[in-house]
Amino acid sequence: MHERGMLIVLSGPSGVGKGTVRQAMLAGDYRDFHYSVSMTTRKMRPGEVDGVDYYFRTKAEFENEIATGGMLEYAKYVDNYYGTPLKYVNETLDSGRDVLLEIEVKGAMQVREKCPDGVFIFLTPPDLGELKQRLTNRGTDDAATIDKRIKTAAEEIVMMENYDYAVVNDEVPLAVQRIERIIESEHLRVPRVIDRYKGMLKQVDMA
Ligand SMILES: Nc1nc2c(ncn2[C@@H]2O[C@H](COP(=O)(O)OP(=O)(O)O)[C@@H](O)[C@H]2O)c(=O)[nH]1
Ligand SMILES: Nc1ncnc2c1ncn2[C@@H]1O[C@H](COP(=O)(O)OP(=O)(O)O)[C@@H](O)[C@H]1O
Repeated sequence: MHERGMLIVLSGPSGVGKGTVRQAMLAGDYRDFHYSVSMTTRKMRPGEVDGVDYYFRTKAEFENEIATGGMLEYAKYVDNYYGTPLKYVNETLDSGRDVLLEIEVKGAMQVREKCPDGVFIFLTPPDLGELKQRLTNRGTDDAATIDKRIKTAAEEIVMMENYDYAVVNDEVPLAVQRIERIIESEHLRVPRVIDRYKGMLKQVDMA
């Protein structure tokens, strides 16, 4: 018998660097987790691959997944649906492996309701000016969309109080290191490991 995997939820305002930090984590040495690919109705950006960056689906297809209970969580974010397919998450956790979700705040709160054992990490920008700069530099959104995202971000930062950890994304390697330390520490929490020790004591009883 193995312990169930740990659900790690990386969230925070748009443009803070969630995608960048997630990719750095996947490319780094500490890769003891599996990334859950999200589903979305937004348009594919140049260089993105269906099934790798997202499962790109039509609105009708996405709504069908919702109706048939296929989503762990979903949110409408700036005119598009984004969500986490339930099956992959469940199967991976059941097999004893950790799962990483990279999702926005409303979705993270739905996961918090359904999976209170998860580890909820809020990625913060050093400040809102820097956030706007990053969205502008990324060059994927027009000015009106950037303004919408900044307004949403201000509302999202208030949600930090519902998380377990706040990690500032000043430098990507530092943010990655902080998150990896959190994951390592969470693995040592007594409720997570107590069964292993109970098993050990049972063996002593039998000796
Ligand atoms: N609730 C939810 N949000 C998601 C999911 N996947 C991605 N997001 C979030 O949706 C927002 C918009 O994503 P995207 O259009 O790719 O822009 P970017 O992440 O800012 O590059 C980001 O805050 C993502 O973290 C998901 O499965 N569920
Ligand atoms: N620590 C950082 N310092 C400077 N720029 C960053 C940092 N992290 C991310 N960025 C840049 O900010 C922009 C938004 O990052 P992205 O990962 O797309 O954010 P999110 O997924 O949270 O929306 C990108 O252009 C990215 O290269």
